[in-house]
Amino acid sequence: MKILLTGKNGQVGFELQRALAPLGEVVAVDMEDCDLGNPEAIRALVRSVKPQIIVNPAAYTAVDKAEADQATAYAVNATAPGIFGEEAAKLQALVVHYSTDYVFDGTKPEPYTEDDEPNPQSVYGKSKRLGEEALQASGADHLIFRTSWVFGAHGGNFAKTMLKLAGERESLNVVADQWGAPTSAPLIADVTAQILAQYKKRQEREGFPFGIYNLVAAGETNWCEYAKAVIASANAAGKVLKLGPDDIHPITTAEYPVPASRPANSRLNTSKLKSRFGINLPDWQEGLEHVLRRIL
Ligand SMILES: NC(=O)C1=CN([C@@H]2O[C@H](COP(=O)(O)OP(=O)(O)OC[C@H]3O[C@@H](n4cnc5c(N)ncnc54)[C@H](OP(=O)(O)O)[C@@H]3O)[C@@H](O)[C@H]2O)C=CC1
Ligand SMILES: Cc1cn([C@H]2C[C@H](O)[C@@H](COP(=O)(O)OP(=O)(O)O[C@H]3O[C@@H](C)C(=O)[C@@H](O)[C@H]3O)O2)c(=O)[nH]c1=O
Ligand SMILES: [Mg+2]
Repeated sequence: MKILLTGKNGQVGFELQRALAPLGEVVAVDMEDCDLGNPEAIRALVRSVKPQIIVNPAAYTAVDKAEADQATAYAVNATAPGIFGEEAAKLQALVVHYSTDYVFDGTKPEPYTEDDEPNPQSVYGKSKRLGEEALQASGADHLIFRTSWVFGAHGGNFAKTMLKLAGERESLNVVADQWGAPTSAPLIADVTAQILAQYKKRQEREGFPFGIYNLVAAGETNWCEYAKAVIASANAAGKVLKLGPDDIHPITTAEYPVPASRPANSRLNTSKLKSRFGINLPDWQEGLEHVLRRIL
């Protein structure tokens, strides 16, 4: 089994290098090996590697920057997944791709299911939605995992931003009216590997439940409570910071103006993933403790 992995130095890509290794030969690439903004470079890469599986966690993930840098965001997030799909279809290869809670507008009162209609409100969200559609239209067998609020030891994320700011400031204001599930990169990588192990063992391709799946940790929180949890854990681990959890104050989205609009409800219902693949998803706090132990 030959696997082509993109974004090997990203949060999820880094963990996938470890998690996919037992499944077969992993050819891992980064931007220097192949710029995903260049469709011909993608085609050349896939044609030379000839993988049975393409795993594509690479993406343009700078949500606010994307509002001003639309062309790059659309090239990487919207066009590239379709090119991977076209090339995979020719090889009868599977494409595993990742998407986001930001494809939704966040107005639904309950957690979003895979059947809910996307309505992205940011350039990042729109580009990721177009990428889902391009892969779906490519004719390739595919799995799309929608996740949220990703954090890992390797790469940048909100938890690391909070630790950095807590070393510099005596108080912080963080939005408390956006709800979701922080999801660890190791969890995403491990679930991907478990599902690919099932794919490898499958008897007939017709029976495999390809398609789109929500993949997030169990539980829910808001950014402010999440920030408090990060700082409480850091304190418990003996890390010296300028502020404690009580110095993190809840604010509204309107009080924190940023270029890109974020959904108020980012919660994703994971029943489909659990029932189709028999997978258990731990609480977000479990992943946080594990990752913080590695960061601190
Ligand atoms: N981060 C999050 O909170 C969330 C992420 N997701 C999705 O999950 C997936 C994984 O995200 P995550 O691991 O956090 O992302 P990261 O931003 O950590 O990593 C993305 C990787 O993509 C690479 N990349 C960016 N542009 C290009 C390009 N033009 N050519 C080649 N490689 C490129 C980056 O390379 P370099 O480092 O050199 O820039 C980086 O290694 C993505 O699809 C993302 O949309 C979904 C929900 C939440
Ligand atoms: C740094 C900071 C952020 N915030 C707010 C801004 C925003 O509403 C929220 C999260 O901030 P960030 O900009 O770090 O998060 P953001 O980049 O929006 O994170 C998103 O990334 C993309 C890639 C995804 O796919 C999403 O699932 C989600 O993880 O916290 C504060 O309120 N105070 C602060 O000091
Ligand atoms: Mg960000």
